[in-house]
Amino acid sequence: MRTIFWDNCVKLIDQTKLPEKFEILECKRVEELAEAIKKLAVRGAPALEAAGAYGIALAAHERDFSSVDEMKEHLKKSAELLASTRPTAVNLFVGIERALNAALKGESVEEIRKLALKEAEKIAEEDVERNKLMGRFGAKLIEDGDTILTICNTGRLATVDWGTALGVIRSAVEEGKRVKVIACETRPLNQGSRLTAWELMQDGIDVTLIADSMAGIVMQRGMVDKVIVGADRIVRDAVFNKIGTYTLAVLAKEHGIPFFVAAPLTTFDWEREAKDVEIEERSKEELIYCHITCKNRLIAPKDVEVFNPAFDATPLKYVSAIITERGVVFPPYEENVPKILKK
Ligand SMILES: CSC[C@H]1O[C@H](OP(=O)(O)O)[C@H](O)[C@@H]1O
Repeated sequence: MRTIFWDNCVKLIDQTKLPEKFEILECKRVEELAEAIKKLAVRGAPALEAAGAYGIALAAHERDFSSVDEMKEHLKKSAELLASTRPTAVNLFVGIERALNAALKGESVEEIRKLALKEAEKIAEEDVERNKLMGRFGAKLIEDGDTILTICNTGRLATVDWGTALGVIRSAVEEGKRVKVIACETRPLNQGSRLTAWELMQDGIDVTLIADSMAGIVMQRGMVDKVIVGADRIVRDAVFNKIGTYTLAVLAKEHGIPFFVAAPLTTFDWEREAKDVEIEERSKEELIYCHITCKNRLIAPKDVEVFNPAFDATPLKYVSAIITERGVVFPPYEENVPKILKK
């Protein structure tokens, strides 16, 4: 079930809807795709990598051009628009840049169109392959009978297919291991309750939904064997991931529970440190309503001040291992990450 694909326009599963009401959103113009990224109709760092690349292909196909120069100028402006949508997931910028650089090598309108689309489709294919590799490497860390705590959605709906952290869980189950999942609902947009719980139930994987505030008690009661999360950007001193991840990491450390991150190599931004990264802040409406889609159900005073960061930074000292498509990286990360990036 690909979350994003090309059909003479960019088509994507609109994740702002509940799964039973999923619709395919057709983006015929880059502005429409940019809006879809901003409102998380398409979301998840690896899916954003593909979305950024398909956005360049869309820019190349969405209109006629009087010259190659005019077309290349349009692609560069489209790349800026796509890059302005969400600041934290580095994968978005990787996808945009890769497709743009491929397209700019073209010498005719038709060739530029072909190069842009070919690179976007290559990125999408690579994502599926790397998620399966990550799954196999990560499954080795999971024991038969484990209960794994997750946050947000890191499955098929956050990638082109299969998933990263959920992909590791799927692979372990495929190997015959009995695995249960405790999924944090992931306020305020509920990627955990709306998407992860649904994905796992579709796969017949045992899942229990909890409120984010319950992560402490399930660890305290010994109900959690491991925590596996995704990532939006991994820098020299921290992992950026959905808000609430840092809380889970500190709790896991306190309870001696392994805390794993599953992410493709394109999530690494090893030249930077946490202080260099912008954490996306989102709208007040996401918190003052019971859910952004229920603007008739106020759960806070309309004029209340709101702080709504979409991600947080977990220092690497809390991370037991990082699962990638080239293998599992253990500390010391300053020594071992460059080795796996260079491989
Ligand atoms: C494999 S998805 C990675 C990452 O992206 C999600 O964020 P969002 O739903 O805001 O796009 C979440 O942080 C996942 O862990």
